Amino acid sequence: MITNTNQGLPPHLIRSSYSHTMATLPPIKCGSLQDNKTTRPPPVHPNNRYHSPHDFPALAKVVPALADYFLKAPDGHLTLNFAEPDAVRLLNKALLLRDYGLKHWDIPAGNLCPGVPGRLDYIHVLADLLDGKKGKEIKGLDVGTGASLIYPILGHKEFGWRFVGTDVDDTSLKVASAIAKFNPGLAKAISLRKQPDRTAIFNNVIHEGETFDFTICNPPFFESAAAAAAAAEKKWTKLGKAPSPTLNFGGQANELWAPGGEPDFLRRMIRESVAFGQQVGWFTTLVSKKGYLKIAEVEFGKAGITDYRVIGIGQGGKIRRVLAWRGK
Ligand SMILES: C[S@@+](CC[C@H](N)C(=O)[O-])C[C@H]1O[C@@H](n2cnc3c(N)ncnc32)[C@H](O)[C@@H]1O
Repeated sequence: MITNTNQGLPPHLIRSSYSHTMATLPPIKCGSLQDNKTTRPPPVHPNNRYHSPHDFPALAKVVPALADYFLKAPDGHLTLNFAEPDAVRLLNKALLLRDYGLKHWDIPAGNLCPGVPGRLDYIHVLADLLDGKKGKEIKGLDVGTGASLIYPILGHKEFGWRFVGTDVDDTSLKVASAIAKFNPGLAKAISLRKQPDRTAIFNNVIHEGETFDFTICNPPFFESAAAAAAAAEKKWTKLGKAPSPTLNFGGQANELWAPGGEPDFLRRMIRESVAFGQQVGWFTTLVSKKGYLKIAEVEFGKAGITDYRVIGIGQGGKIRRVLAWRGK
């Protein structure tokens, strides 16, 4: 039913145009945010193009440096040394160049490196929420787009969506902007906005009267820069690498923290979403821990938000959760 609250919205944002059914991926549970083992999601979204193991020699033809990280698995098959962050960065680069036709993509060594297949699952979950709608009239807001610009790239290349990407980090915005600039088509479809306040999510970056079909977010999870730096350092030390400016601990640590960590980020996002309920179709975010769903449920209760759901992503044998809700 089209209600008065839809007045003034562009047709594609009118509430009644959204389906409540999940086309391909079962929600973990709607209406109550407890994980339910009986609706365990499939390991990869059915529409994800990366179902088969990667052909590493073919990818090394695109990015030759990838061959430096080839490993023979105990059963003799060729794999990649995934423990090396640089191997993952080069693999992503090869996938983005070969499969998405990018001319240029790179991020500083040591910066948060997105796994393309996993990030793509979230994009397909969004496509399900939007009933598979494609094209430039669909517009998303990527909160914390990072240096990699990964969600806008995948969303635009897979579905032709337009994006506004936000970030608090100047270096990330600079790198993301260079990626967009060097790839024909991306700069037209993606614009970047600096979030000047680390404690704000939608305030400052959603303009008056502006509408988005969805928001997407892989939130920062540490509660302080020091905690993020310590975790990054531990990881690198485990790999036998000493801290060095080229490994850019600071860069990664800066990407991974928010005041109060992920729980407070989630609380702030839900609280702020109330004021933008008429400007955004679906608010969504990744939730790293099952326990955080309870936090969301409490916030939804306080805000009077009743239309929400959790959608499972089963990437890499681990359950991840996309939390999605709509304003009143
Ligand atoms: C976990 S990273 C995700 C980066 C990228 N989207 C990805 O999935 O690889 C979180 C990002 O959020 C940014 N960030 C932190 N607080 C933010 C805020 N209040 N608004 C926008 N971005 C923020 C960080 O700088 C970082 O780039």
